[in-house]
Amino acid sequence: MRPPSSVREFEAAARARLDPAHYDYFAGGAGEEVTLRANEAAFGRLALLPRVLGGAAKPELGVTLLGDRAAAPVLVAPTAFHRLAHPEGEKATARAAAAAETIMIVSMASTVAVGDVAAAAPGARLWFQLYVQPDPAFTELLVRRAEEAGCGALVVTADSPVRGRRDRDERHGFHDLPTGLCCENMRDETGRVRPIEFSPAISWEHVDRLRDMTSLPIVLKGVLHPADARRALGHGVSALIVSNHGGRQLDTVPAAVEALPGVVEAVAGTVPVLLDGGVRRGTDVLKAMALGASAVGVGRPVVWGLAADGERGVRRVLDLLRAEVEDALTLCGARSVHDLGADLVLRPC
Ligand SMILES: Cc1cc2nc3c(=O)[nH]c(=O)nc-3n(C[C@H](O)[C@H](O)[C@H](O)COP(=O)(O)O)c2cc1C
Ligand SMILES: O=C(O)C(=O)c1ccccc1
Repeated sequence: MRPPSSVREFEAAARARLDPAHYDYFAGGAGEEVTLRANEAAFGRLALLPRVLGGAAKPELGVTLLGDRAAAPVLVAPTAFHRLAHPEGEKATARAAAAAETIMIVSMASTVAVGDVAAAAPGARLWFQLYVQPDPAFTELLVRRAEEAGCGALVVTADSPVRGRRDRDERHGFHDLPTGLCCENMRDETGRVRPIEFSPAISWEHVDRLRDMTSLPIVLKGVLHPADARRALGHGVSALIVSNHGGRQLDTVPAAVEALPGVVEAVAGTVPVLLDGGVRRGTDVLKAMALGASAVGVGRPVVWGLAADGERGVRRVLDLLRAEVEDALTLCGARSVHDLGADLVLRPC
């Protein structure tokens, strides 16, 4: 059968293969799913205003983020539970990311331990995503595991003091991983798996404690308000990810790309600003970068690739997006992803 030729087709292929409860877990969002829909719709409302006669035979797509090189400005955003999508889970995803020469942010809720992900994918550039745990000693254990696995950054998720309320999961009664799967990073020293806990009182002090605990760069994920972006700069944060968690946490917050310009203006070039949420096409990547993002992350598109065809599916999703970015750059008369400015995007009034 012909392989899918767009992220959209990968989603259809994944849906056909997945248990409906698992598809809905991956696809769904919080509340009325207003923000979930807004993330994609907002990209659709932005028009590209291309330049002509300015392209290069081989446009430059590569970016360097916190010292890690990516061949294209499209990273793997952290998503939980990859073994629900494919038996090889995060190992397959990491191998595909390594082959595509991009960075994978491994979720703390991965179903393969981060050290085993690293061992399975030599050459992969991994960052580790952390939910601060109420037990500081366990948080520290997780940080050490990320360091030992060779991760290049610690991505601290700030938008989830509690879990978002997701009606699709309620409807299916989906609350736990099936027998045989677990969050492997959550084993304590005795090998027992702890549940992931949320930290409703997570604060800037937790970021300070992490800053003292590790020399890894800290990336703050889930920032939408310009004042928080500015504040993060005083807490030793090396990069920000503008994100609403793919519409899965607080519903009715703005689309990620709508929140981006305010954050970019607030940090004024002091640290890289990344974005995730609703990126499905190369043109979306260009729009985010024109508005000041240094790179973007893709969450669900990677899961769809994994569910549809394992490592090969993820590789194809990443390759498709890369090829789309390359064509869109050329069609916009740009020689490099570093040359894009806000004049490339017409914002609706
Ligand atoms: C199934 C699923 C699981 C996720 N798990 C995590 C997670 O463990 N940690 C985290 O910080 N973000 C998590 N996210 C949010 C993603 O990192 C990212 O913000 C979001 O998926 C981006 O939107 P997109 O799916 O439209 O690309 C998850 C998202 C999805 C869809
Ligand atoms: O589902 C999610 O979006 C998510 O972030 C998460 C958090 C904890 C455990 C598993 C997934």
